[in-house]
Amino acid sequence: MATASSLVKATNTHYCLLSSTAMATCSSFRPQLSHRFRSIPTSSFSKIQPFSASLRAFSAQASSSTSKADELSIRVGFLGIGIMGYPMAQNLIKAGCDVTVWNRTKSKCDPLISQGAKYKPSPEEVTAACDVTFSMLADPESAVDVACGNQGAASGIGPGKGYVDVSTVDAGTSKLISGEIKSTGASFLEAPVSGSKRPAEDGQLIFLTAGDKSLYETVSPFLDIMGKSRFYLGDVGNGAAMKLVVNMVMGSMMATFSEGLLLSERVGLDPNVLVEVVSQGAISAPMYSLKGPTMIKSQYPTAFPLKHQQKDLRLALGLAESVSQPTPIAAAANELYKVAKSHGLGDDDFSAVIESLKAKLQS
Ligand SMILES: NC(=O)C1=CN([C@@H]2O[C@H](COP(=O)(O)OP(=O)(O)OC[C@H]3O[C@@H](n4cnc5c(N)ncnc54)[C@H](OP(=O)(O)O)[C@@H]3O)[C@@H](O)[C@H]2O)C=CC1
Ligand SMILES: O=CCCC(=O)O
Repeated sequence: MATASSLVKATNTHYCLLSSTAMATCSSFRPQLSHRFRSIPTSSFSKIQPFSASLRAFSAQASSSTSKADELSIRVGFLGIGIMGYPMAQNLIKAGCDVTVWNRTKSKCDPLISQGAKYKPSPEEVTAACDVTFSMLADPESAVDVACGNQGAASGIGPGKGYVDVSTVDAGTSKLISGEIKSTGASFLEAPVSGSKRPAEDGQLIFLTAGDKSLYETVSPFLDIMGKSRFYLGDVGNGAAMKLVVNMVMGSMMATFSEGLLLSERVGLDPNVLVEVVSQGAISAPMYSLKGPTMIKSQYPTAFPLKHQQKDLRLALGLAESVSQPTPIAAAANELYKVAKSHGLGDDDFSAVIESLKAKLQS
C-alpha cells in the first residue's frame, strides 16, 4: 500500500503517488495537451511510462497549467446532464473547451447550449462528432443503454476516439461497456467520481480511473478542470470497485449518524450540539457538519439522490458477495435506504435515510 511518504512533488502543482523506484524520475512529469486528440504526443509522458509496472497506484493533483483554452481544442462530448453532469460539462465550457452535449431529457441541455455548448440528438451523433466523450448516467442500466443501445455511443465511436464513463456502476457493467467500445477500435476509461454536487460545481471532484492508460493521459487535462485529483488504478473494474467501497462506507456512516441524531434527541440532548461535538473529534467528517443541520430540520435538499446511494450499496453488497467478504453493517444500512425509497424519498438527498428510523415511517 502506498503511504504518505511516497507522495512526491513533481512540479509546482503535480504530485505522484509512486513506488520508491519511480520517485526520482517523477520530478520531470508534466502532462501537456497542445494538439488535437489524434495527434497527442506521448513523449510528454515517456518519463513516467517505464515505471508503470511498478506503480501500485498513481495519483495526481489537478493542475491549472493544463486548463488554458488554447490547449483544449479536442472536441469533447458529454452524455447525461443531471445533477453531476451539468456542472461538470459547465466547467469544461467555462474553461473554453469545445463541448457537445446530449441528455435523454433535452431541456436540461438548454442552459449549457446558451453558454456555448453544441447539441446532438443522440449519443451516437455525439461520439461521431467528438474526439473524446464523457458519460454521467444514473445506473448500470442507463450506462449500458446509452453506450451500447440503439443509437448509442458505441455506434458512433471508432479508432482514435475515446469514451470515459464517469457514472457509478459495478465492475461487470464497466467491463461490458469497455468491451463494446473497444470492439470498435476506440479506447475506454472508467472514471467514477468521489465528491457531490458542490465539488462538481467547484471543480473539486476526485476521479477513480482505470482502463486504457493512454486515454487516461489524454483526458487528464479535462479531469483536472473538473476535479482536484485523479487516481489511475489499472484494469477496468478497479475504479468501479474503489468507488463502490467508498460509497459503501459513506452510506453506512450516514445511517449510523442518523441513529445518533435521533438517539440524542430522544434522551433530551440537543442534536445541534452533537453535530458540534462530532465535528471537533476523531470521527469528524465534512459530511456530518454539512448535512447534520438540515437533517435536524427534516430538510433534505438533493445533492446525492437517495436512490443512487441505495443503488451503490446494492452494488457494493454484490461486490462483497462475489468474494465472500462479510459486510453486515452495509447490509443493514441498505435495508434502511430501501425503506426510505419505498416511502417516496428516492429523489431526496441520501441524508433522508434518517426518516426510515422515525416511528411514523416504521409503522
Ligand atoms: N449526485 C452525486 O452527489 C453523485 C452522483 N454520482 C453518480 O453519478 C451518476 C449520476 O448522478 P446524478 O447526476 O446525481 O444523477 P441524476 O439522477 O441527476 O442524473 C442521472 C442522469 O442519467 C440520465 N438517465 C437516467 N436514466 C436514463 C436512461 N434510461 N437513458 C438515458 N439516460 C438516463 C438522466 O437523464 P434525464 O435527465 O433524462 O432523467 C440524467 O442525465 C450516478 O451514477 C450517481 O451514482 C457520483 C458521485 C456523486
Ligand atoms: O456518489 C456520491 C458521492 C457523494 C460524495 O462523495 O459526497
